[in-house]
Amino acid sequence: MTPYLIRNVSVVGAAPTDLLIRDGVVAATGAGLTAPDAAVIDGTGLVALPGLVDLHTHLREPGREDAETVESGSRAAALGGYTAVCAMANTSPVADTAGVVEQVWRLGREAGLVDVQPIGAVTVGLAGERLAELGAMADSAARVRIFSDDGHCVADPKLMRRALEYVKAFDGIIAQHAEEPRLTEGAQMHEGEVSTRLGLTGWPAVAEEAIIARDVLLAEHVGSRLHVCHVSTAGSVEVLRQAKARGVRVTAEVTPHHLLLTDAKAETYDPVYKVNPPLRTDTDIAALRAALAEGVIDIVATDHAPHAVEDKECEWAYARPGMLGLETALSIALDVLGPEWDLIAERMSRAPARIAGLEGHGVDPAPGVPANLTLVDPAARRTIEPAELASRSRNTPYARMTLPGRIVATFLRGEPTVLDGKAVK
Ligand SMILES: NC(=O)N[C@@H](CC(=O)O)C(=O)O
Repeated sequence: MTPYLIRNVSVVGAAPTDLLIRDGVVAATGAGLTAPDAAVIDGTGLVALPGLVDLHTHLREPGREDAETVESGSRAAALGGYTAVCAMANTSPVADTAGVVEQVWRLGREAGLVDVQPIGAVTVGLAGERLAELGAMADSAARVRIFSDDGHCVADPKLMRRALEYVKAFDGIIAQHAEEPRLTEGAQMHEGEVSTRLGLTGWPAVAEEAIIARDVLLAEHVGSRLHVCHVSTAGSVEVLRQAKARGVRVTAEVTPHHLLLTDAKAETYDPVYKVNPPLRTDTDIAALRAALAEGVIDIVATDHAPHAVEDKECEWAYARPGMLGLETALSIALDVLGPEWDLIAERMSRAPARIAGLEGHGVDPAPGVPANLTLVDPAARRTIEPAELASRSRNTPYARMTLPGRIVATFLRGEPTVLDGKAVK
């Protein structure tokens, strides 16, 4: 294993220092380190962050390997500065058994580019009718701790209660896709002025808020852990704020796109902007940004949702919802939050690693810690060219936009997965 000496790098925004990576760990930090056997990286102007951790990634394998594989998604993640991702369960077959979660986990290990932690489905086939084998998935080699029917809401309150009760035994989490299905029948975009003008059926904010309100009460009643996926409305933020103030064990995520893009994008009728939950309004964006800064929203999660061309480049009504996220998340965070490195490290690495219980991840580079880290050039700007993305899919909403920041290198347990901005394997 080649040792790496990163010279003159700012660790999470602190004064520049040298970082020596050897045998999978950060072996030393300090000024003027020497290591004749090490490969040297000039870190001048770069920021070292703990490797990013994504709590919400769709890898599409098994089933839709034309849209993404565990390997291609892992490569996209590494290029985005990630060292761990949690893979959502809405694959085909659904990850609702020990067999499927172990398959995804094993494929992640074989790709070896990021740690892939499978999320298990809450209900069999995501059908919302009976609980999946939560215990068997928890006891499997994949050691599943987060369960989600993402893409579908666990709408039945009794089933949601049972799921929260079940996972409490091993301190598991139910990650809810908060969408009251009766309120979003036929929905195509955010319900508001733009949907009225375009004549598209609306997805009202209350469909999200009503489920979050119900679920924080259920989580409180049961004393179990709830995580709310892709929070998108100002009203949801208020429900979460109150729940957290009461001490409910709830955490929440926001996606980069919900921090930046609004429903006005639907005016283009370009389905690349169709996503679940839908892009909302400037008022929602302002509330989500404030909540993220404050900690009412705990983390940024990508909801990386690759889709094949035929599922996206069609009429709006027929297009699948979802957008790519892994390769652009850090740039969007930098754009939205500015160079607030401690906040970025907290919301994109430490907190997601803590929530998911991923040992060795989300730890700032310091002597003795596993060398899971990424080097960012905050001064660089890059124009997003969909054809250049490592994902198998092309559905980025940032095509041809120039964004701040570039991932220069990523290390997974001391091995580079990205060097000079390029994937190593
Ligand atoms: N977030 C999305 O727009 N899409 C997700 C599932 C979903 O939440 O609908 C996907 O798997 O594509």
